[in-house]
Amino acid sequence: MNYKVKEIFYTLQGEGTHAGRPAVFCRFSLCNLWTGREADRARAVCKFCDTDFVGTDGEGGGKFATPEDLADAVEAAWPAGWEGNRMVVCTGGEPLLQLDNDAVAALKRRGFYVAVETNGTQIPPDGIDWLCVSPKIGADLVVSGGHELKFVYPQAGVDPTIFEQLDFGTFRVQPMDGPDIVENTRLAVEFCLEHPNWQLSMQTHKYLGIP
Ligand SMILES: C[S@@+](CC[C@H](N)C(=O)[O-])C[C@H]1O[C@@H](n2cnc3c(N)ncnc32)[C@H](O)[C@@H]1O
Ligand SMILES: Nc1nc2[nH]cc(C(=O)O)c2c(=O)[nH]1
Ligand code: SF4
Ligand SMILES: [Mg+2]
Repeated sequence: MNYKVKEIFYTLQGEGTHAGRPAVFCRFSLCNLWTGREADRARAVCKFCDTDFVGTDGEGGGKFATPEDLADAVEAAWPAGWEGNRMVVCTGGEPLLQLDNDAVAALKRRGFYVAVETNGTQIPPDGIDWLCVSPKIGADLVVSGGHELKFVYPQAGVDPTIFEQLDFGTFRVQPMDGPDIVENTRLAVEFCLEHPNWQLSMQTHKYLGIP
Protein backbone atom coordinates (compact mmCIF):
# COMPACT_ATOMS: atom_id res chain seq x y z
CA MET A 1 0.00 0.00 0.00
CA ASN A 2 1.25 3.43 -0.97
CA TYR A 3 -0.35 5.76 1.58
CA LYS A 4 -1.35 9.20 0.32
CA VAL A 5 -1.51 11.73 3.14
CA LYS A 6 -2.59 15.36 2.89
CA GLU A 7 -1.02 16.49 6.15
CA ILE A 8 0.37 15.32 9.48
CA PHE A 9 0.26 17.79 12.36
CA TYR A 10 0.22 17.95 16.14
CA THR A 11 -2.67 19.68 17.91
CA LEU A 12 -5.46 19.04 20.41
CA GLN A 13 -8.29 16.72 19.44
CA GLY A 14 -11.04 19.30 19.03
CA GLU A 15 -14.12 17.08 18.82
CA GLY A 16 -15.99 14.41 20.67
CA THR A 17 -15.09 12.38 23.73
CA HIS A 18 -11.34 13.05 23.53
CA ALA A 19 -11.65 16.81 23.02
CA GLY A 20 -8.70 18.54 24.62
CA ARG A 21 -6.29 15.63 24.30
CA PRO A 22 -2.99 16.25 22.47
CA ALA A 23 -2.77 14.10 19.34
CA VAL A 24 -1.03 13.81 16.01
CA PHE A 25 -3.52 14.15 13.18
CA CYS A 26 -2.86 12.06 10.10
CA ARG A 27 -5.15 13.35 7.39
CA PHE A 28 -5.37 10.87 4.52
CA SER A 29 -6.08 12.12 1.00
CA LEU A 30 -9.20 11.05 -0.93
CA CYS A 31 -12.81 10.46 0.04
CA ASN A 32 -15.48 8.23 -1.47
CA LEU A 33 -18.27 10.78 -0.83
CA TRP A 34 -16.73 13.90 -2.47
CA THR A 35 -13.85 14.59 -4.85
CA GLY A 36 -12.78 17.51 -2.67
CA ARG A 37 -13.19 19.91 -5.59
CA GLU A 38 -15.54 22.86 -5.00
CA ALA A 39 -16.92 22.43 -8.53
CA ASP A 40 -18.23 18.99 -7.52
CA ARG A 41 -19.60 19.89 -4.09
CA ALA A 42 -23.23 20.41 -5.16
CA ARG A 43 -23.46 16.91 -6.67
CA ALA A 44 -21.44 15.14 -3.97
CA VAL A 45 -23.04 12.65 -1.57
CA CYS A 46 -21.48 14.61 1.31
CA LYS A 47 -21.93 18.32 0.60
CA PHE A 48 -20.99 20.04 3.87
CA CYS A 49 -17.37 18.98 4.30
CA ASP A 50 -15.18 21.55 6.06
CA THR A 51 -11.87 20.00 5.02
CA ASP A 52 -9.27 20.21 2.24
CA PHE A 53 -8.05 16.65 1.74
CA VAL A 54 -6.93 16.93 -1.90
CA GLY A 55 -3.36 15.98 -2.74
CA THR A 56 -0.35 15.45 -0.49
CA ASP A 57 0.93 19.01 -0.27
CA GLY A 58 0.02 19.95 3.32
CA GLU A 59 2.30 20.25 6.34
CA GLY A 60 3.96 16.86 6.83
CA GLY A 61 2.02 15.39 3.91
CA GLY A 62 3.35 13.04 1.28
CA LYS A 63 3.28 9.55 -0.16
CA PHE A 64 4.49 6.85 2.19
CA ALA A 65 5.54 3.59 0.60
CA THR A 66 5.24 1.33 3.67
CA PRO A 67 3.41 1.20 7.01
CA GLU A 68 6.75 1.81 8.73
CA ASP A 69 7.36 4.98 6.72
CA LEU A 70 3.89 6.23 7.58
CA ALA A 71 4.31 5.45 11.28
CA ASP A 72 7.75 7.10 11.31
CA ALA A 73 6.22 10.30 9.96
CA VAL A 74 3.49 10.24 12.62
CA GLU A 75 6.06 9.57 15.35
CA ALA A 76 8.20 12.47 14.12
CA ALA A 77 5.27 14.83 14.75
CA TRP A 78 4.94 13.76 18.41
CA PRO A 79 6.94 15.88 20.88
CA ALA A 80 10.48 14.58 21.32
CA GLY A 81 11.18 12.81 24.56
CA TRP A 82 7.56 11.90 25.33
CA GLU A 83 7.13 8.16 25.25
CA GLY A 84 3.76 8.17 26.99
CA ASN A 85 0.24 9.40 26.20
CA ARG A 86 0.81 9.04 22.47
CA MET A 87 -2.34 9.42 20.41
CA VAL A 88 -2.88 9.59 16.67
CA VAL A 89 -6.16 10.57 15.01
CA CYS A 90 -6.45 9.06 11.56
CA THR A 91 -8.83 11.21 9.53
CA GLY A 92 -9.13 12.62 6.08
CA GLY A 93 -10.74 12.51 3.63
CA GLU A 94 -11.90 9.02 4.39
CA PRO A 95 -9.06 7.28 6.25
CA LEU A 96 -10.46 3.78 5.87
CA LEU A 97 -9.90 3.86 2.11
CA GLN A 98 -6.20 3.50 3.01
CA LEU A 99 -5.61 2.69 6.69
CA ASP A 100 -5.10 -1.07 6.88
CA ASN A 101 -4.14 -3.69 9.49
CA ASP A 102 -0.41 -3.20 8.89
CA ALA A 103 -0.54 0.57 9.29
CA VAL A 104 -2.51 0.31 12.54
CA ALA A 105 -0.04 -2.29 13.84
CA ALA A 106 2.95 -0.08 12.95
CA LEU A 107 1.42 2.88 14.81
CA LYS A 108 0.68 0.72 17.86
CA ARG A 109 4.25 -0.63 17.91
CA ARG A 110 5.34 3.00 18.37
CA GLY A 111 3.05 3.29 21.38
CA PHE A 112 0.21 5.21 19.78
CA TYR A 113 -3.40 5.01 20.88
CA VAL A 114 -5.03 4.85 17.45
CA ALA A 115 -8.22 6.85 16.96
CA VAL A 116 -10.11 6.98 13.66
CA GLU A 117 -12.67 9.42 12.28
CA THR A 118 -14.72 7.68 9.60
CA ASN A 119 -17.91 8.15 7.61
CA GLY A 120 -18.86 4.52 8.33
CA THR A 121 -18.96 3.31 4.72
CA GLN A 122 -15.85 1.11 5.02
CA ILE A 123 -15.14 -1.90 7.24
CA PRO A 124 -12.43 -0.85 9.74
CA PRO A 125 -9.10 -2.67 10.07
CA ASP A 126 -8.14 -4.51 13.26
CA GLY A 127 -6.69 -2.91 16.37
CA ILE A 128 -8.33 0.51 16.40
CA ASP A 129 -8.52 1.91 19.94
CA TRP A 130 -11.19 4.56 19.33
CA LEU A 131 -13.57 4.34 16.40
CA CYS A 132 -15.67 7.45 15.81
CA VAL A 133 -18.29 7.02 13.11
CA SER A 134 -19.98 10.05 11.55
CA PRO A 135 -22.77 8.77 9.28
CA LYS A 136 -23.68 10.69 6.15
CA ILE A 137 -27.28 10.67 4.96
CA GLY A 138 -27.32 9.24 1.43
CA ALA A 139 -24.30 6.99 2.00
CA ASP A 140 -24.49 3.32 2.99
CA LEU A 141 -23.54 2.81 6.62
CA VAL A 142 -21.75 -0.55 6.91
CA VAL A 143 -20.29 -0.08 10.40
CA SER A 144 -22.83 -1.07 13.03
CA GLY A 145 -20.85 -0.34 16.17
CA GLY A 146 -17.91 1.48 17.66
CA HIS A 147 -16.89 3.74 20.51
CA GLU A 148 -18.54 6.95 19.39
CA LEU A 149 -21.25 7.93 16.93
CA LYS A 150 -20.98 11.61 15.99
CA PHE A 151 -23.80 12.85 13.80
CA VAL A 152 -23.40 16.21 12.10
CA TYR A 153 -26.67 17.98 12.77
CA PRO A 154 -29.05 18.91 11.31
CA GLN A 155 -28.67 16.71 8.22
CA ALA A 156 -31.35 16.17 5.57
CA GLY A 157 -34.14 16.40 8.14
CA VAL A 158 -33.15 13.05 9.63
CA ASP A 159 -33.91 12.31 13.29
CA PRO A 160 -30.63 11.19 14.94
CA THR A 161 -32.50 8.72 17.13
CA ILE A 162 -32.59 6.32 14.13
CA PHE A 163 -28.98 5.46 15.08
CA GLU A 164 -29.75 4.51 18.68
CA GLN A 165 -30.27 0.85 17.73
CA LEU A 166 -26.59 0.66 16.74
CA ASP A 167 -23.88 -0.56 19.12
CA PHE A 168 -22.00 2.60 20.11
CA GLY A 169 -20.63 3.59 23.51
CA THR A 170 -21.64 7.21 23.15
CA PHE A 171 -23.96 9.16 20.89
CA ARG A 172 -23.24 12.76 19.96
CA VAL A 173 -24.54 15.50 17.70
CA GLN A 174 -22.11 18.03 16.26
CA PRO A 175 -23.49 21.29 14.85
CA MET A 176 -23.01 21.55 11.09
CA ASP A 177 -20.50 24.32 10.44
CA GLY A 178 -21.23 26.72 7.62
CA PRO A 179 -23.49 29.73 7.14
CA ASP A 180 -26.05 28.42 9.66
CA ILE A 181 -23.63 27.50 12.46
CA VAL A 182 -25.35 29.68 15.06
CA GLU A 183 -28.81 28.20 14.41
CA ASN A 184 -27.37 24.69 14.02
CA THR A 185 -25.65 24.98 17.39
CA ARG A 186 -28.91 26.06 19.01
CA LEU A 187 -30.69 23.08 17.41
CA ALA A 188 -28.00 20.65 18.57
CA VAL A 189 -28.18 21.94 22.15
CA GLU A 190 -31.97 21.67 22.05
CA PHE A 191 -31.75 18.11 20.70
CA CYS A 192 -29.46 17.01 23.55
CA LEU A 193 -31.66 18.63 26.19
CA GLU A 194 -34.63 16.72 24.81
CA HIS A 195 -32.65 13.45 24.45
CA PRO A 196 -30.39 13.08 27.50
CA ASN A 197 -28.82 9.92 26.07
CA TRP A 198 -27.11 12.21 23.51
CA GLN A 199 -24.25 14.64 24.13
CA LEU A 200 -23.00 17.71 22.31
CA SER A 201 -19.76 17.57 20.32
CA MET A 202 -18.32 20.99 19.57
CA GLN A 203 -15.51 21.63 17.10
CA THR A 204 -13.53 23.35 19.84
CA HIS A 205 -10.40 23.85 17.70
CA LYS A 206 -12.35 26.32 15.54
CA TYR A 207 -13.10 28.45 18.61
CA LEU A 208 -9.57 28.09 19.94
CA GLY A 209 -8.03 29.10 16.61
CA ILE A 210 -5.81 26.01 16.41
CA PRO A 211 -5.64 23.44 13.59
C1 LIG B 1 -13.56 15.90 7.61
S1 LIG B 1 -14.25 14.46 8.33
C2 LIG B 1 -13.05 13.20 7.90
C3 LIG B 1 -13.39 11.81 8.40
C4 LIG B 1 -14.52 11.09 7.68
N1 LIG B 1 -14.49 11.26 6.27
C5 LIG B 1 -15.85 11.48 8.24
O1 LIG B 1 -16.62 12.15 7.52
O2 LIG B 1 -16.12 11.13 9.40
C6 LIG B 1 -13.95 14.69 10.10
C7 LIG B 1 -15.15 15.04 10.94
O3 LIG B 1 -15.61 16.34 10.58
C8 LIG B 1 -17.01 16.29 10.49
N2 LIG B 1 -17.44 17.41 9.63
C9 LIG B 1 -17.16 17.58 8.34
N3 LIG B 1 -17.69 18.73 7.87
C10 LIG B 1 -18.33 19.30 8.93
C11 LIG B 1 -19.08 20.50 9.09
N4 LIG B 1 -19.30 21.34 8.06
N5 LIG B 1 -19.58 20.77 10.31
C12 LIG B 1 -19.38 19.92 11.36
N6 LIG B 1 -18.68 18.78 11.26
C13 LIG B 1 -18.16 18.46 10.06
C14 LIG B 1 -17.28 14.92 9.92
O4 LIG B 1 -18.62 14.51 10.06
C15 LIG B 1 -16.34 14.09 10.74
O5 LIG B 1 -16.90 13.78 11.99
N1 LIG C 1 -8.16 19.96 16.26
C1 LIG C 1 -8.86 19.19 15.42
N2 LIG C 1 -9.64 18.22 15.91
C2 LIG C 1 -10.30 17.43 15.02
N3 LIG C 1 -11.09 16.36 15.30
C3 LIG C 1 -11.48 15.81 14.13
C4 LIG C 1 -10.95 16.53 13.08
C5 LIG C 1 -11.03 16.09 11.68
O1 LIG C 1 -10.88 16.89 10.76
O2 LIG C 1 -11.24 14.88 11.49
C6 LIG C 1 -10.20 17.58 13.64
C7 LIG C 1 -9.41 18.66 13.12
O3 LIG C 1 -9.33 18.95 11.93
N4 LIG C 1 -8.74 19.41 14.07
S1 SF4 D 1 -17.22 11.93 4.23
FE1 SF4 D 1 -15.85 13.08 5.59
S2 SF4 D 1 -14.06 13.69 4.33
FE2 SF4 D 1 -15.65 12.90 2.96
S3 SF4 D 1 -16.64 14.76 2.24
FE3 SF4 D 1 -17.83 14.04 4.02
S4 SF4 D 1 -16.95 15.02 5.85
FE4 SF4 D 1 -15.52 15.32 4.14
MG1 LIG E 1 -11.50 18.94 10.83
